[in-house]
Order: sequence, then structure tokens, then C-alpha cells
Amino acid sequence: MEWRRGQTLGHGSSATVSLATFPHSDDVLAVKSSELSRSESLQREQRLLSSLCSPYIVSYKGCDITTEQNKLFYNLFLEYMPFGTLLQALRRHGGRLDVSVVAGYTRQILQGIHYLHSNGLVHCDIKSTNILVGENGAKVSDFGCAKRVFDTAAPISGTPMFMAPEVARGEEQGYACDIWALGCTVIEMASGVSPWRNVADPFSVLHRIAYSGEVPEIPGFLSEEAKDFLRKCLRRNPRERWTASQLLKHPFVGELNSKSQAKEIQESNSSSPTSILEQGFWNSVEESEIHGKLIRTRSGNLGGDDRIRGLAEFSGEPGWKWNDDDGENWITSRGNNDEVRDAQSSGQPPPTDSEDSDYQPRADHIP
Ligand SMILES: Nc1ncnc2c1ncn2[C@@H]1O[C@H](COP(=O)(O)OP(=O)(O)OP(=O)(O)O)[C@@H](O)[C@H]1O
Repeated sequence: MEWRRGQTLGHGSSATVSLATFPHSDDVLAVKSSELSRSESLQREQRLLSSLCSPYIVSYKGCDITTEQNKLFYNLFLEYMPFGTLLQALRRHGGRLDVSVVAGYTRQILQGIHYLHSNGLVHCDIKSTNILVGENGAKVSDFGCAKRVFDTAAPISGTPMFMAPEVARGEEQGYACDIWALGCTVIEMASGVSPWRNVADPFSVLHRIAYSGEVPEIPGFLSEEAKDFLRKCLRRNPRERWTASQLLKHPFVGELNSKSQAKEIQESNSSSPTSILEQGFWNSVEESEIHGKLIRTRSGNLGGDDRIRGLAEFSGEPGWKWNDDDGENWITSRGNNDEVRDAQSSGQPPPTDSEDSDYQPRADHIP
């Protein structure tokens, strides 16, 4: 099927995401692209996403390969989420969301996590920039770090600020790490600040998470229900952390609340621009995120501080920025320096439809 690349919606470490429009229909999709030679991670994401089907997971819509500016690009088509990331939703609402909206989003993210866990998958990188918002609320996206729970050979990956203690120590990365990261995301949604404050660099945050015995500070203004929910998510021992199915029955996100929460979410989004013509607005919001987002770390078999220092140093490659005021100043780091540089350069956007001269889409798999 013929399609055209439209405006850029966002940049990740491994790919650029643009709008995809279709000449003979009003359909609009998001297309996540990277150079074919560097698309291993995107193709892995495609294999995983194409096996999933849930209203709480951003839907897979197909894939293809195009030639643009004499380069081959691998393209993964996704359901378009018009309100962008949860972090952007947060910024639009002045940095924090009403508790009832937080509860509604939390329930939806939890349903996405529950679906993944029921299918033997761990997301490994739950955080506000990997949750996308549409007309009906939040969906889980970005499966670049996801893995089968029994895949013990898979490297540790994720974003240090959201890493669970057992992950920071390099012991295990099972279902419970997504629950810890959900707790961190809820704190971010409710308070507008990073889950860990006063940390100078990635080594400090990883060390603190791994060995301090502390948990992120639970905002005092939250209701008792919300605080209790967070305490169940943020237990340092992964065996004591509640599971997604237990948490779905917690009163903070309970079924009884879900109708009013859905209404709150719709109202909260109704003041936001939805038209794709207003993408300039989104792009300007996105700009503030481009300088970096997450650290994605892959650890070797070092122990204790050496291993943590290794993780932190991977995160310190060119482009790394740490800014405690904005926990979103992260870059992705994978494996070794070459891979880091490759990942950064593959993030270069392919040309948009107005820029490319030899644009030849070849949509083999678009439905
Ligand atoms: N389906 C979508 N609809 C709308 N915008 C999207 C969609 N998918 C991604 N985006 C935008 O593109 C950005 C980058 O996407 P994504 O996080 O999937 O890329 P990535 O390369 O995997 O990033 P990361 O560095 O987190 O691994 C998102 O933060 C979001 O702003």
C-alpha cells in the first residue's frame, strides 16, 4: 500500500517516529523508522508487537522497507496516539495531574502490564515517556527493552531512575521490575518530579537504588489509598511486591472507580489539540525532550560497585547529560561505544514527504 511520511512526532535513541498518511484514505498511523542496517532492535520490536493484541498496548499495524535519500529504511507502523507521551500530558497540565486522572491512567497502564505478564513478557522500561495517550487514555508502548521472562540470557536493560533494586544490583529482571517502575511513574504523574531527588549522576542513582535500602519518597499530599498502592509497588524485595493482578483489585485503581476515571481522562484531554494539523504544537513540546530521554543500560557480569560503575559509564557516552531537575535528561546506551554512536546516528530522521526526492515506499506488510 502506498503511504507518505509526514511530520516527525518524536525521536528515540534507536528510531525516528513520523506520521504516515495514505493518499486514498483518511487513515493516519505513526511510523517508527531506522536505517535498515541498524534496525535489529526495531525488527525485534516488530516481532514482539505483532504477537500482541490489547486495548492497553499501542497496536501494531504492519511493517515495510523504503528507499529514501538512497538509503534503506525499516519502518514499523503503529496506531497513532494523538496526545503524545504521558510526560507531554503532564507538562500540558502544568507538571502534575489530578489524582483521579493519575488513578485512571495507572489502571490502564496496569492493565497493559497485566496483559504482558499474562503472556510471559516483561516490558523492562515502563516510564512516562513510554506511555502514549490517545482519545481513550493511556497505552503502553516502546518494546525495545522487552523480553520473555524466562530469557535469562537477555541483558539487563531499562532506565536507571526507574530501575528496581534487584535490577540495579544485576540479580534479576522479572515481572516485579515493571511494578516498581509503575510506582515510580505514578509518583512522576502525581508530583511532576523524578522518583529519586538529589542524585548527582547515574552512578549515584544506581548505587542508591541498589544498596541504600531506601524507596522513592511517596508524596505526602496523596490520599491514603494512593499511598498504600505505591507502598505495594515499591517494596524493595521483589517477592513482596504486589503483582499486576493483585494491584488491579486495589481500591486506588479499583473497578468501582474506573467509570469516573475514564470520564476524568477524557475531560483532561478535551482541552488539548487533537488534529494532526496541530502537530507543530506537539513538535515544540517534543523538542524539549530531544536532548535525551533515557539511559538504557546493558550490564556485563561485574559485581557490586564495578557493575554499577559500568552501567553508569555506558550512560556517560557522548551526548550523555544528567540534570537532576529534569529526570528525563537521559540517553540510550547499548553495549559498547560503537553501538551507542550507531544508535545515535540511526536516530537521524528519514526525510519527510516534502524533503525526499527519490522516495519509494514499498509497503509489503501494511494491511
Ligand atoms: N504511536 C505513536 N503515536 C504518536 N507518537 C509516537 C508514537 N510512537 C512514538 N511516538 C513519539 O516518538 C517518540 C519516540 O518513540 P519511541 O520511544 O518508541 O522510540 P525509541 O527509539 O524506542 O525510543 P527510546 O529512546 O525510548 O528507546 C515518543 O517519545 C513519542 O513522542
